[in-house]
Amino acid sequence: MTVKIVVPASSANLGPGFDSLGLAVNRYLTLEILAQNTASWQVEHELGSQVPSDEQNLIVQAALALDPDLSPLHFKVISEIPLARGLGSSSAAIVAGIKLAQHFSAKTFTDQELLEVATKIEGHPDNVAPALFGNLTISLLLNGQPKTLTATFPEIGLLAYIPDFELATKDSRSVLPAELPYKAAVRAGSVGNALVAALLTKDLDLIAELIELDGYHEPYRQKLVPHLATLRQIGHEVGAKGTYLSGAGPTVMTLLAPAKMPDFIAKAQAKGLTGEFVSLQIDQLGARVIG
Ligand SMILES: Nc1ncnc2c1ncn2[C@@H]1O[C@H](COP(=O)(O)OP(=O)(O)OP(=O)(O)O)[C@@H](O)[C@H]1O
Ligand SMILES: N[C@@H](CCO)C(=O)O
Repeated sequence: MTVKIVVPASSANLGPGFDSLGLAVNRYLTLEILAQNTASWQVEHELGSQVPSDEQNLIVQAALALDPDLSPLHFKVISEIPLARGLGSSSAAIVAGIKLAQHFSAKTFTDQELLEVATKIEGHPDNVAPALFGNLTISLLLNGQPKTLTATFPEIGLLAYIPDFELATKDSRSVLPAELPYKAAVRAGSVGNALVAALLTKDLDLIAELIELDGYHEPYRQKLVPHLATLRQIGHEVGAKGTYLSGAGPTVMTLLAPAKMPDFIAKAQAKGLTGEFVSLQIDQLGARVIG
């Protein structure tokens, strides 16, 4: 039976959970093994010429980072996750490579080892953790060592607004300050702490308030994603439970009951927003091998 590896997209930050909180959502990167022990690494994909088709592909690089002794494989990649949109395309590729290596390696690896290698490549755990483990993840990076906890997310619809332009994470991170004033840092941290408590206690009204009070990154990125304020205002009008910048953007995620989505979308389109609206659900399994 053909071996397939399925990895969910991810939506990171959730506002004040910057570089820490992340959600796995139901759009997928699927890797299908076509041949083993080939003369060289071969990657078939339709992601454009900027994505390599040999051992330079990020999936292969991640696989070899976990097990440098892995024999070359020929595989196909089909991805529903747009690149440079804030839905964890690079993290899904990294996790796919690590799961590939885990499956074909003669060695065994713990989940923590998978998380460590993935985080080292990506630089932060908030996309790779949900891509690996599913659901809502709360992660931190201490002395280069990631730690993560997994929790279930409240029952609420997710509406992603995916603009038709790219925003690479490195560009989006380049506008962030090197440091924050002490009082601003304490405030931002307390908002983030309270948001985690609201998520774990499924307090949707408190989530709605806190998820929009980030002090770490959204105020500085706002100029790159002016549609964030527009969508946030529409969310207030229709009774959404919060709107936040998905990862480094430009995608914006709104917590919204599915019945309210058509009205939300109509209002957004009336404001001239021309991107794609996608209703998403939480992926509760994370990366998995099929077959
Ligand atoms: N599905 C993929 N397969 C192989 N390489 C990928 C894939 N997705 C991303 N990459 C590699 O990772 C690099 C960064 O990708 P991308 O810009 O999508 O990620 P990002 O901006 O870090 O995050 P996000 O996708 O969440 O916005 C790309 O230049 C590409 O080389
Ligand atoms: N926490 C990261 C997520 C990147 O997907 C950022 O906001 O830059």
